[in-house]
Amino acid sequence: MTLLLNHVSFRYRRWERPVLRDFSYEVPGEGLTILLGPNGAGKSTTMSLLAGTAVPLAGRVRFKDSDLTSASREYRRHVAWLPQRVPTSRQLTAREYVAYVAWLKGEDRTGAWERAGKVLDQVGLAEQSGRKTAKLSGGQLRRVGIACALAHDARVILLDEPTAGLDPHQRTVFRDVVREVAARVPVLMSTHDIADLADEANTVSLMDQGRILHHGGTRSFLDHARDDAAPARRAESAYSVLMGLDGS
Ligand SMILES: Nc1ncnc2c1ncn2[C@@H]1O[C@H](COP(=O)(O)OP(=O)(O)OP(=O)(O)O)[C@@H](O)[C@H]1O
Repeated sequence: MTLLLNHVSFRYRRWERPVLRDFSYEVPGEGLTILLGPNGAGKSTTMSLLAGTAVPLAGRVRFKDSDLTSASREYRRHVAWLPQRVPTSRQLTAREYVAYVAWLKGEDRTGAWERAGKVLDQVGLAEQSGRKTAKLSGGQLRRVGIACALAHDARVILLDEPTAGLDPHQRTVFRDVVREVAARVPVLMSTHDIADLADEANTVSLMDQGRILHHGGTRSFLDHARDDAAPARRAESAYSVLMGLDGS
C-alpha cells in the first residue's frame, strides 16, 4: 500500500504559475525514501500535498489499493507529517503536546499519554518532557515534532527536513530512530544533508523545478557519480551530475 500524487497541479496564489504541473509521484511502499533537491524545488509542496494539508488544483492524492483520498479523516489519521515549521502550543509541555497530537490522530487518552512518553524518550527528550514547549530550543522543538510524527500508528510517515537544526549527536540519534521506524513503516524524508542518505536509504528521489529528475534505488542514484569521485563524495557527485551542475 502506497501513497501517491496522480497528475497533480498546484499553485499557491491564483495569479502565480503552478509550482507543480501534471505531477505524479508515488511514495515507495517500504523502507526509507530520501527526497533531495535544491531550495524551491517543490519538496515541501509535494509533502504537504501528500499530507493532505494542501489541496491540488487538479489531479488526485490518495492511498493506492484503498479508497482513501486526502480529504478524508481516515487518510490524515494514517499519514504522519512533520512539517518544516513545527506548530506547537506554547502553553503545553512537550509531553502534553505530543499526547494531544496522538489523541487527535485517534489514540485514546491513556494510550496517547503513554506513547508520548515513549517517543520523547526515543528522540532523547525524556528529561525535557515536562517543560513548556515555549521554553525549548529550536533543535529540541524539532525533536518534539519528530516525536509527534511517531506518536501514533501511521501507515506512512512524511518528514520535511527533520535533521535541520539538530546537533551532530542528535542527527545520529535521529538516524537510528528513522532506521528502526522505516523497517516497519514507509518513511519519506526530505533533506539537504546528503549524509542522511548514508547507507540506510532504500530509495532516492531527486526533484528540481517541480519535476522528478531521478527516482530509484540508492545504488542506482550513486551510479551517477563521477568515476573519480572519492567514496565519501559519491552522493554529492551523483547529485551534481543529475542536476547538471558537474562542470566536466
Ligand atoms: N506559502 C507559499 N506561498 C507562495 N509561494 C510559495 C509558498 N511556499 C513555497 N512557495 C514557492 O513554491 C516553490 C516550491 O517551494 P517548496 O517550499 O515546495 O520548495 P522546497 O524544495 O521545499 O524548498 P526548500 O529546500 O527551500 O525548503 C518555490 O518557488 C517557492 O517560492
